[in-house]
Order: sequence, then structure tokens, then C-alpha cells
Amino acid sequence: MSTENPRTESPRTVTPVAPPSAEIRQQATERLAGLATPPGALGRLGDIAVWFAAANGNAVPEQLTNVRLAIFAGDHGVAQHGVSAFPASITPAMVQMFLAGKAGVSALARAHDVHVRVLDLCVDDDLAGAPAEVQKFKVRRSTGAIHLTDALTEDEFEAAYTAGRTVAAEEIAAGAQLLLSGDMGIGNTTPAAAMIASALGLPAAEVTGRGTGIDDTALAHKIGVIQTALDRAGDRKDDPFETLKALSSADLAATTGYMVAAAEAGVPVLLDGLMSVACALTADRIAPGASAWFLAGHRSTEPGQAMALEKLGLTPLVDLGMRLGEGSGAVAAVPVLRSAVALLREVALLSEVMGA
Ligand SMILES: O=C(O)c1ccc[n+]([C@@H]2O[C@H](COP(=O)([O-])O)[C@@H](O)[C@H]2O)c1
Ligand SMILES: Cc1cc2nc[nH]c2cc1C
Repeated sequence: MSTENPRTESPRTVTPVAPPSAEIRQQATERLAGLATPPGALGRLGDIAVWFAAANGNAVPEQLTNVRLAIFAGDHGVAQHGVSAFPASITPAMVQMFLAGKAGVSALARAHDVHVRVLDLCVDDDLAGAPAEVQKFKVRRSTGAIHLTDALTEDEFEAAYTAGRTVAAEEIAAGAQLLLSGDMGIGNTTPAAAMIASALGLPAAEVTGRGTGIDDTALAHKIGVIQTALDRAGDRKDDPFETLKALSSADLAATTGYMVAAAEAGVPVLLDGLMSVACALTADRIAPGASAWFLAGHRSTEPGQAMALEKLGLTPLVDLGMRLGEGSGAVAAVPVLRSAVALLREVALLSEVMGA
């Protein structure tokens, strides 16, 4: 973890982020080359181990014992406009499942020892019985339908973005060696696609996918909704903060703030599917260089995710055809990263073997 990237100005400042230590990266590369394995025999696991070593600040990287996932949940005005295969009432129901430990991501997180925190930024429900902690950053109920109006007001944007930064700081204070982001929100593949289209300067038709599984008719309608939103935002798409305010939501603005803050603090982030990668792309617009702290967990079936990953220069660790969201793809990739770390930490050096 480095402290070389302090950000003291207002949240709306584009400030580059320094990459992980080149010196430690070099030491880790030399260690990898010296392991008692044939050169290159570890394939990508070797590269991943070196990346993590540099991000972790140790040429012999720490064992990954404190991996922490924050799931940012919210509802989206566009969900009332025929862009999803499911009703918005699924969002609070799934948040309750996360809290009960019964969602897909809950099972994976237990299997792989990942700490899960659930945050309601803009769920359109009062989440009866949920701990107060879950709603402490709640900005509003649902967000503006982005083809008709801005997702957030200026105050709401600042509250959401700052909330995400605070969550990252809290998780880092709790000892996070690796942060993961997850999402829950019916309709959220629509703003996520709009964020990616804005960053890449692409039309809606190229980045839009089927989300929860819409048919061809609904897909054509969803493309129209996203293109209308992009046209409505106009030149504001050139500014990542305006993009978040006009075209995202409180949960996605918070996720972006979380990633910017993690990179600034020098803590690596393992990315999930479409929403996570849309936010990572936006975080890298806000904090150029932040992507050096990001590792792609999995490849989602959403086309926009692949395009955003390519722009970020990231290749996913696993490609399992998943499109669940929740952070599930990132959690599924944790054992791969742990495998890489274990190899660089624990394998003997060839010089030791030969000298023995
Ligand atoms: O992570 C992904 O790539 C992904 C792809 C498709 C759908 N999802 C999940 O499905 C929901 C959004 O889909 P939709 O069709 O309602 O926009 C939301 O809760 C996401 O977590 C997630
Ligand atoms: C059941 C269900 C679970 C989810 N988890 C994330 N997005 C989801 C969408 C649906 C519909």
C-alpha cells in the first residue's frame, strides 16, 4: 500500500494516480525468474503474481487473508421503461438475500473466504429489518430515468461519489489487501452501457447487451433508450463527473468513487462484470493511471464489458460465461489470484534447490 496519491481537493478534480512500485515489480519479476520452475511454466499465474506483488508492496507478496467485497445496490428509473427482463422489486429482495447470506455471491464468498459488505445507495424500498449500517449512505430512492432526465442532482452525485470513497477508506482501515466491487440493481446494465459508450465515444448499439436476458424486441428498445440518454447528455459525456451525474446512478457513482479511492490509497481492486468494469473505466478517466491497480476478475457475456476491458488493457482471469453480477465473477476469480500469490511466496528458488 502506498500513500503517494493524496487527494485533498474537491471530488471534481482529475488527478493522475501513480502506478504500483516499479522497483518491487522488478524484484518480484527477478524472484519469479529464479523460482524452481522452468521459465514461463507458470504462464499467466506468474504475471498475475508479479502484478500483485507490486500492488501489495512486497516482492514476496503477503498471503491473501483479507479480501473484501462491497456490493453497491440501487434502483434505476429506466427499469420502469422496458429495459430489463425482471421487475425492480427484485432489487430489494436480492439485497435481503445478501443480508441473509443466501445469494449466489454469498455462497462463493463463503467458499473463498471473502468478507461481504452490502450498501444501499438508492434502492426503492425501505429494506425493513436491514441493519442501519446498510443504509447509512443512502442518497435517495431510485434514480432519474437517464433517457428523460439526469440520474442525479449535483448534491446527490457528490454524496454518492463521496460515499464510495468513504467505503473504500473504511475497508482499507479494516485491513483490506484486495478490494472487490459488486452491484445489485434491476436495470443497471442500461446506465453501465451508457457510461462505457461515453468513455469510448461509441453509439449505444455497439455496447448494449441483454442484461438479465431480454429478447430481440426489448434489446432494440434498450438500445434506443441508451442512445436517447447519450444524445441528451451531449458534450457532457466528455467529462467523467458529468457522465456520472447525467447517465449513471447513486450506486454506480459510489462504485466509481470506491475505485478511485482504492487506487489513490495504493490498494488493488479485482473487478467483476459489466457494472464494475464500467465504473473502473470511469475511475480511470477521473484518476488517469488508476487501472494499473485493477485486475479483471472475469469476462461477462455483456459486449460493453469486453470493450471497456480492452480499453483498460485488462484480460480477465476467468471466462465462465457468467452474467450474475453481485461481485460473483470477481469472487470466483479469487482462488486464481491466491494460486498465483502462493506460487511466488512459497516455491523454492532454483539456486536453493541446486545448492541443496
Ligand atoms: O455483471 C454483469 O456483467 C451482469 C450482466 C447482466 C446482468 N447482471 C445483473 O442483472 C441486473 C441487471 O440486469 P438488467 O437486465 O436488469 O439491466 C443487475 O442486478 C446485475 O447485477 C449483471
Ligand atoms: C434473481 C436475480 C438475481 C440477481 N443478482 C444480480 N442480479 C440479479 C437479477 C435477478 C433477476
